[in-house]
Amino acid sequence: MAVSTIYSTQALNSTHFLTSSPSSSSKQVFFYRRQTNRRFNTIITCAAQQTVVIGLAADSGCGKSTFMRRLTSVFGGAAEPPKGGNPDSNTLISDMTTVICLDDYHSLDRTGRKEKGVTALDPRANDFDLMYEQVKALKSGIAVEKPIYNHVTGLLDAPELIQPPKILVIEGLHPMFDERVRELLDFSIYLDISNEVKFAWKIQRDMAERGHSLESIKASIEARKPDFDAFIDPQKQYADAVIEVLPTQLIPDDNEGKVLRVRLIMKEGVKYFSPVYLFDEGSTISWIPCGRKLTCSYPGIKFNYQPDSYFDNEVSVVEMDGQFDRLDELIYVESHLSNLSTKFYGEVTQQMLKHADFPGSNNGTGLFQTIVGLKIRDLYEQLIANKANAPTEAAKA
Ligand SMILES: Nc1ncnc2c1ncn2[C@@H]1O[C@H](COP(=O)(O)OP(=O)(O)OP(=O)(O)O)[C@@H](O)[C@H]1O
Ligand SMILES: O=C(CO)[C@H](O)[C@H](O)COP(=O)(O)O
Repeated sequence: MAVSTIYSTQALNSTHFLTSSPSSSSKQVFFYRRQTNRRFNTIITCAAQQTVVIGLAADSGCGKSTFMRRLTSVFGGAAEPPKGGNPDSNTLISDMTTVICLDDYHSLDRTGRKEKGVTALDPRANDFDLMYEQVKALKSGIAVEKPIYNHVTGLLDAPELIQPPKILVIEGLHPMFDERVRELLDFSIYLDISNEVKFAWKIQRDMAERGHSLESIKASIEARKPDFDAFIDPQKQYADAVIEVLPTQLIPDDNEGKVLRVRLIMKEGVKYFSPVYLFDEGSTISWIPCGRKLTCSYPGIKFNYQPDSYFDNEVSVVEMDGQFDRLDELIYVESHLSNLSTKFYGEVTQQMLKHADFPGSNNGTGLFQTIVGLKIRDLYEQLIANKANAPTEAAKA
């Protein structure tokens, strides 16, 4: 597309500036990196919709991709990388959703980070100004050309065009780190995986699938820990929902990390989001569902539900410790949970059975990820309905 005359130049901040040109059918906006004057991205179209933006934060290897697959499945349709684009693109597009990986906003490539002695978790290795401008543009229905961080080569590749979707998910290390980006989120989730469990998952994946040694996995976790503690973990205080994954309490001194205690922490008072509850809203409940209606082998299953506080916020917490033997019997548990935002009886069980092969399908990680997916669908539908019903300024006048 031809670039029209620069219409206005506006200073964004110390590192970027922005120019735009008006046109009746489309709007073009360019971001430039100040140091290099390199035109970084071109915003080409202006759609008439508003995009709902969801943030998903977690450390690497903590189940973001698995969660994304569960979420996009709730909306239907398969999620695929942009057609005909960079084969190493990190983006996944389905009919309703576009998932972008915030690794694409690394401002330093692998060599650059090594030279400067910073990790990818360090804010200095990431371009939050560009992240903010692009998420803001997409939220207001404007396409962007987003950079790509190539995990295969460790380099920053040529950008890819991202059209504004109905639902934009920004997943990665820092969706809630920058206050401006945080303000753009309609809903946010943090996957809080305890060190013991993270270690077990990393070993399983990086040793089995990527050929890393136990020592190198340990060293990589240790090297990232200070930056994880400083920059990633504090984001959980801002999340509307946190899925906390801990070792089981059902097996004394368990060190296998196979049986998990998973807590779904849901903030109260979030617009369009009503927390799930067990039996009786606002009560404190402890429930062992094992028996005639739910088959449980050792060490069994235990649920807890209670109101609580989390970083000074009022929350509701549903907890599941243990694992399911038979997923088809999950309907028994589902029928005792309320406010699930399902469209029909048994939808949670159906979703779980559909993806029985995904990691965590037999425990609280899969169950709570599925439930959060359904809550996000509900939030999206309420937001859109509310927008459609809102009288326009012109109509009010
Ligand atoms: N709920 C779970 N239960 C057991 N293992 C899990 C679970 N979720 C993820 N894992 C393990 O962790 C690995 C990483 O999961 P996933 O690819 O979803 O994480 P990620 O956060 O997207 O990782 P990355 O950022 O490194 O791409 C999986 O291969 C799997 O071994
Ligand atoms: O924390 C990470 C998020 O995925 C990665 O380590 C980071 O993006 C750097 O990637 P790579 O290790 O491929 O250079």
